[in-house]
Amino acid sequence: MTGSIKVFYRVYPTEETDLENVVIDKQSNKVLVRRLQELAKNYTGSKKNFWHFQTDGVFLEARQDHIFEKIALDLLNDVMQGKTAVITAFGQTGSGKTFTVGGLNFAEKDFGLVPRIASAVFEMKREQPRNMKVCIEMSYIEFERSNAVDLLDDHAITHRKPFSKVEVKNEYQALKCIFLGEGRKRFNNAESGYASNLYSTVVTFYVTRRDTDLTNPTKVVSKLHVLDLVGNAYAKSSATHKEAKTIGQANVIKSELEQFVLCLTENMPERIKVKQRTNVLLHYLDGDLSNRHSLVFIGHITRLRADLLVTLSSLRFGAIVKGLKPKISENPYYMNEELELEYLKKELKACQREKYLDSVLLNQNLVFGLSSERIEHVDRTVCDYLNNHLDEMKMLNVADAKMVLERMKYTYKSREESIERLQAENQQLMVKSESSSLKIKSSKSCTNSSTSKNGKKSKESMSLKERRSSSGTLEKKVKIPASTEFHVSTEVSLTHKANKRKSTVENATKRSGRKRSISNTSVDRKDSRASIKSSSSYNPPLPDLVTDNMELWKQFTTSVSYKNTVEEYKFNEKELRSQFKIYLAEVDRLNKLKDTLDKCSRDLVVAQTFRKFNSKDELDENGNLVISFSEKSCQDQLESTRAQLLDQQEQTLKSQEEFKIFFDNRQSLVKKLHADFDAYCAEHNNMPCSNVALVENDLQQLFSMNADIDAEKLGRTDEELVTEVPHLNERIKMIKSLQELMLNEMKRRQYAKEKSKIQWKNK
Ligand SMILES: Nc1ncnc2c1ncn2[C@@H]1O[C@H](COP(=O)(O)OP(=O)(O)OP(=O)(O)O)[C@@H](O)[C@H]1O
Repeated sequence: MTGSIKVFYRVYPTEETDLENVVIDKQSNKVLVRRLQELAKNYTGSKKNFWHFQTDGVFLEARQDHIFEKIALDLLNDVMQGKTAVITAFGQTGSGKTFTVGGLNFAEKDFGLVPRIASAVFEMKREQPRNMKVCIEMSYIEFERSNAVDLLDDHAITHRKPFSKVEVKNEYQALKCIFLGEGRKRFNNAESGYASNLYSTVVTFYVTRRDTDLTNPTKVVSKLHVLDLVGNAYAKSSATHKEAKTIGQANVIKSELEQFVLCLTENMPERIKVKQRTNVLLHYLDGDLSNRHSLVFIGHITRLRADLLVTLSSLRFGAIVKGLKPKISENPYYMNEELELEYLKKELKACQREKYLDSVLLNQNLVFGLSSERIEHVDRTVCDYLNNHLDEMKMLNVADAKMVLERMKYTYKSREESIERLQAENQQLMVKSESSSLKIKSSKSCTNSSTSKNGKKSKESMSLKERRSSSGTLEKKVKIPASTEFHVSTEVSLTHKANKRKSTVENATKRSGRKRSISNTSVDRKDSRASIKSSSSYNPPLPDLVTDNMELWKQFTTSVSYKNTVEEYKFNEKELRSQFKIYLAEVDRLNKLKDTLDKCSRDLVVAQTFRKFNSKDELDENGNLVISFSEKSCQDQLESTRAQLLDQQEQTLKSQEEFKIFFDNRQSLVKKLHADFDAYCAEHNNMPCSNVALVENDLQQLFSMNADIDAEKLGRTDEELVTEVPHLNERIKMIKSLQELMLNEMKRRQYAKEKSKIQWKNK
């Protein structure tokens, strides 16, 4: 139906039998109308000639659901995909336009297009892909020739613009809007027994689709207008439900619409603009009533002889519309600014978090907050290590790495300094001895001494170098650039860490009851170094490669290796988060203990000061100072807090280490995905062109999606779920209550109108 223009006709059911003047050819979708001249009293000819009108379908005694399926269903599907459409019911007064569009006075099976659309739109919304957020809004406006009345606004202020839009979250809310609006419409209290509309009305469904896929943050707004044009007729026809004045106005509107369509047919943009300015309905529809969109016209005709002239007029209007050539329209895509903003906010948050994690992991305060005893202990360990008394792996706790490296540097430097000092002294001695010996000899001995000096130096250096090489690549470790500082700390006690990681991951796997291959999750040291290299030498793809990448990325995400890694990543992320929480709790406890320690020290000082000021120092038999009870208890308290603090420090370092293991694991999994994707690109594109953003965005999205699912499961806060429309009996009750609402609204309006009339008369 996209970009199409269709004209259908619905024939009013009648019991009369004299119907040969309007013939319906269902096979060829034609309506034939007898030439009026031949029906004149003075016509003497015997021939029966007919006007032929080609249509896109004629509904004769058709059911409401059939009309909805034939006309609105495909159109609505298009609207949900971002296309705009207009359905217009036109025809003479009393021919069934409001019945086709609304039918709200009847049982649900006889509901017309609008309530059916309201139900279907939410069904379609539910079927949308997860990344597509769809928002439905509605408006219901009544149009006089130069004014508009907002029927969803209780005060119904007459104005031109802006027209209010009401967001509807479910079918019930949408139906409520429709019934309320219907109750507020102005109608003629015709004796014929039905409410004949005085003005044209338009129900508009606004569909806003926001793609929450961060790689494609677009927003599309489409509209579906359903117009119920005021019934036109000639005053002398059988349609006598309205006053001549109202009928006259209706005819003017119909002829304006006709002229507008003619302007569209002849493509006269200036005239189109003028028409839109002078007619508020056309102004409201703006560019939507144009051949760029899907337009469906439903003409309502009768077959009665008395209505023949109006029927002919309606058919002619349809013929004009059919002359309008459809244009294919592009979907108007806008950048989803809200989503973009949300995305940037997320990015910012992620950066802040990363920064925070960095600072936590480097943990300057914790390391430098260590006691002097601990620093001494570390120094001793470093000396033992440098003297080959201690194995590297046993030497230290991973978390102390930075501290140890600092101390190591310091010790190393001081040793080198002392060596240099010794060498300088040696040199001085040599110079002295040289000056006392023969010149020739001295030059020789000088050479020898320098050789021996160099020899000594090299020996010294060698011994250090040997030690270094025998106990690990210290030099390398110290020289690792600042950007990989975090990895430096993790590399020092590698085997220990790898073992620990294995066991932690194993434990974690056992805890969650999931089987997982540990070899995959444990990070190989070499791999991790290699991946650091590869990530540092990573060049982002050129912009024109991104489209290719996107395609490849889509294919890649369905591959087995990707899915396995993502599963692993998810699991690791879960563990990482819980471990991070634990770590934060430990840090919190540590800080509290530090505060307590400070407090204990202050208490002790106060107790000691108090003793000193209030009594002279007393000594016991052994000559020891007798301290007060409060002082004693403060001291005990201080000691025990100190012990607790030390334990807590250990505990915090342990949890930090565990957290780092999962953190490392995450990095390596992301790198693994990059590498896999690189390989995939190389295989399918003959060149490695991985897009880091694709990998990261995808993982990020994975987690935001999970969060949504969780929220749904836990909270079920979505209004749509809460106010879901009930079924069967409940549904009948709901419809009845809505119909009551509509009738009450009608009565209320009628009463207000009568009252204002009386007031005006009394004035
Ligand atoms: N196809 C139909 N089947 C049964 N009843 C119908 C049908 N079409 C119209 N009617 C009935 O005819 C009456 C007039 O219909 P409706 O109000 O829809 O006409 P209308 O074209 O909207 O008139 P107006 O322009 O005066 O508002 C209503 O009582 C309606 O229920």
